[in-house]
Amino acid sequence: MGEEANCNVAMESAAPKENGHTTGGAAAEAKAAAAWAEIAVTDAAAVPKPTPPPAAVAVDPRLQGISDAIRVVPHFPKQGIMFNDITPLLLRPGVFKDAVDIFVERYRGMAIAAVAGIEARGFIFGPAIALAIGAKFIPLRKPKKLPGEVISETYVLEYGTDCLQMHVGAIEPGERVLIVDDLVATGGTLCAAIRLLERAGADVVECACLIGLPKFKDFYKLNGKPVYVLVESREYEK
Ligand SMILES: O=P(O)(O)OC[C@H]1O[C@H](OP(=O)(O)OP(=O)(O)O)[C@H](O)[C@@H]1O
Ligand SMILES: Nc1ncnc2[nH]cnc12
Repeated sequence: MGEEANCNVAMESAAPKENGHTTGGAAAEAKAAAAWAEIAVTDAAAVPKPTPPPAAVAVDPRLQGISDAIRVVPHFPKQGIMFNDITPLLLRPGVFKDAVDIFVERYRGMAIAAVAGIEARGFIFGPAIALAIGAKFIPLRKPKKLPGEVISETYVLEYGTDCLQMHVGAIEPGERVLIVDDLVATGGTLCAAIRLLERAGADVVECACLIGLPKFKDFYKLNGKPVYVLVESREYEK
């Protein structure tokens, strides 16, 4: 599997920032269209500029509730990081369900054999999506958690470095896989997950995250795989 690639980010549209997160909702109509971003990331030495959005697309009213339920905590876990906390969303079952449902609506019927969730927060959303679309769930874990034979990938985070591991044999060559996490910042974690799965022969269809940090989107390094994001993060405390 490959080198990390620079990428081209092509969002479906820009969206309004009412409470900080970029979301849909009724107010979206005036300013922008899509509450979610489908971000196509290409391998690229010669990366074209992002293409302008096509015509406005329909806005999903559930996205405003999802955005509202995410808390931004300044300077956690260290100075300068605006931490996007999904735990308030988890306390609201209707909103939690909305988030899962949106992903399920997108991925149902796409012949996805496996959902790979990234530890830890990908474990919150991944299994629910997997069960709903009839796929198996594969945990991609931090080091020294899995008891069997593993393959590993290291990566760089917004605030440190880390490593992901997967059990050998969890995926069959050629199986279509969706990767799920709560948030994409630099894309380093997703990139490591893609590399890990592709080394095992998986066909990675897409990465799905609740939240995207817009300040990084021009720098995603995701080996040509698309990332589907429900809301963009705000950069200030609500
Ligand atoms: O796009 P990136 O820059 O790679 O960052 C995104 C990753 O960072 C967070 O996890 P974290 O590593 O903090 O681990 P945790 O879920 O175990 O807290 C988040 O849940 C993503 O997995
Ligand atoms: N700003 C952020 N909030 C929550 N999780 C993160 N992972 C990387 N950056 C993050």
